[in-house]
Amino acid sequence: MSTPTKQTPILELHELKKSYGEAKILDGVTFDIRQGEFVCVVGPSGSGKTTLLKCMAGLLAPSDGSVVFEGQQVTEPPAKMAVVFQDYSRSLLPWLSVASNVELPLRNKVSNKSERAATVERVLNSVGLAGKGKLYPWQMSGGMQQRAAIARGLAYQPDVLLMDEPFAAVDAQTRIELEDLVLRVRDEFDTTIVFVTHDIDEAVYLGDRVVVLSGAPTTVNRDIEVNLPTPRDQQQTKLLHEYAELRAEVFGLIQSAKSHASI
Ligand SMILES: Nc1ncnc2c1ncn2[C@@H]1O[C@H](COP(=O)(O)OP(=O)(O)OP(=O)(O)O)[C@@H](O)[C@H]1O
Repeated sequence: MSTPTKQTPILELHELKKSYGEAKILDGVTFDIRQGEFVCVVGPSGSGKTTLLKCMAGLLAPSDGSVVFEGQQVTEPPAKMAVVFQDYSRSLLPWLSVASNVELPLRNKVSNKSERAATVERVLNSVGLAGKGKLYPWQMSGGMQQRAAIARGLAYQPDVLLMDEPFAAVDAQTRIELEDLVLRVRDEFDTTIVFVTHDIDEAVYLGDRVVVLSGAPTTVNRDIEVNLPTPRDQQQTKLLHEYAELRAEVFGLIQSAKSHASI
């Protein structure tokens, strides 16, 4: 078997379609995600970004087309994929400490307790929650809870981390910190990330690529390579002329998609 390279698609969407009753939402979405890429997905409200992510995660069956992950068609949530949702308050179990929340998905996977504890400690350190494992979610700020949810996803050691508007519910300063955190953990864990957002600045700042969806019935409107220098920097990157151009391009595409959407 050949060794996967950075060019190997890890996730492939082929003509993905999804309708809810009569409402056609996804209407043939096709794109690949390569190993190690950070791909942001943007589109007008209601274009089916969450629907698309749920289909990728095996949480929702497409009406037609397919999702292929590491060469296998996705028909249920794959073990090597993790999902982080926007609503951290519902994704962590309030009766468990943060360390126990992070450890939970490992219980069936790693039988050795001290190995599990070491993984929990490592991921909590990586997301800036060193020493906070004994706290309960309700004793933490929103930003800290979302860090814990990210740590839980990482503890799984996923090959792909899917994130659905993960920072939409936190304040602007925390959002900036979490954006840089997610770039850092992507490098540290060498994880492929698919990041759904409605925020154009966030998509261009974070992404190696930005996939812009049309309005429903939805297809891929444009697939844009982001060749901004790395590591990204919240101030320097956003001052670049190329950043402003990309931002304007994505903004224009979304505005025009909004005006053509039929739903
Ligand atoms: N389970 C469902 N049953 C029926 N309709 C649904 C269901 N889930 C989503 N929809 C509809 O499908 C469309 C796409 O929803 P989805 O949440 O995927 O879009 P989105 O692009 O993520 O939206 P937003 O940007 O507002 O978060 C919307 O019109 C929504 O009302």
